[in-house]
Amino acid sequence: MVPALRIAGVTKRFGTTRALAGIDLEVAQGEFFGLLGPNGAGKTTLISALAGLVRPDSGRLEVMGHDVQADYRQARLKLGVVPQELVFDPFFSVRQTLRIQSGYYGIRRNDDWIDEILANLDLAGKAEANMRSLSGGMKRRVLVAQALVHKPPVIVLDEPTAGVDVELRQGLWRFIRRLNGEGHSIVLTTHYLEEAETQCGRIAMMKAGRIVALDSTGNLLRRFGDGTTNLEDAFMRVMKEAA
Ligand SMILES: Nc1ncnc2c1ncn2[C@@H]1O[C@H](COP(=O)(O)OP(=O)(O)OP(=O)(O)O)[C@@H](O)[C@H]1O
Repeated sequence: MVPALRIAGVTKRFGTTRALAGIDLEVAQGEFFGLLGPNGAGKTTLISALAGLVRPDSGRLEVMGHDVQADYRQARLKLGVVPQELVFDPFFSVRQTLRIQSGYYGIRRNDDWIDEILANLDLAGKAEANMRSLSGGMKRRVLVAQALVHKPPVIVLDEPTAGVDVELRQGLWRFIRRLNGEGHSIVLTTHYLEEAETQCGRIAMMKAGRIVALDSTGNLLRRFGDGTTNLEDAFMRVMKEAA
């Protein structure tokens, strides 16, 4: 079985900043994988490279066996990215936004799936609402919906719960776990480490463009803890030791 993601020797500089300093990583199909790191560690750059939005200086990235540069269309079809930044066209309704997004992937009649996504993200009542009338948390959920319109086998969530209230966060996790249970591979970045601890089976910790720890969540807790440690403590220790 091809891995969901294969990343080999990826480097990227922005001027004098080394955003990615040689990343090697494989994520298997069906994994719920966490990508953690402090601000500026390179997580978003890596995700952008996977989505073909940032061209690496060297190395290869594949999504479900498709090279993100040589086989861009197939790689892009296999990937759904929930971006960190809230960017929308304010003139469209939620449903129009999702139809337009479906159109980008060549999918025409997608309303059954759109309705299912909206129901699961507790947005059904907002389907006809204008994007600019939504709260920040609702907009973030529309970003999640946008990433799912083409049922991608690999879903990357870049801080999906920032600004989302507790109840909806739980609903969001239920839906993401369901998708994971149905075989979708999930890659999550978050600064809420208790979320990563609960959701992720395996975790990579990044610092200054490098992976400084990579293991199952249980092993990371055992390796860096005394039995009472949580992921936040383990993370702090990894970061200190990698200094
Ligand atoms: N377009 C860009 N131009 C110049 N520098 C950039 C650009 N994008 C990212 N960087 C730099 O690359 C480094 C990695 O940034 P990146 O956004 O990937 O980090 P991150 O781990 O996603 O951080 P955060 O947790 O804050 O989202 C940072 O030093 C950042 O300033």
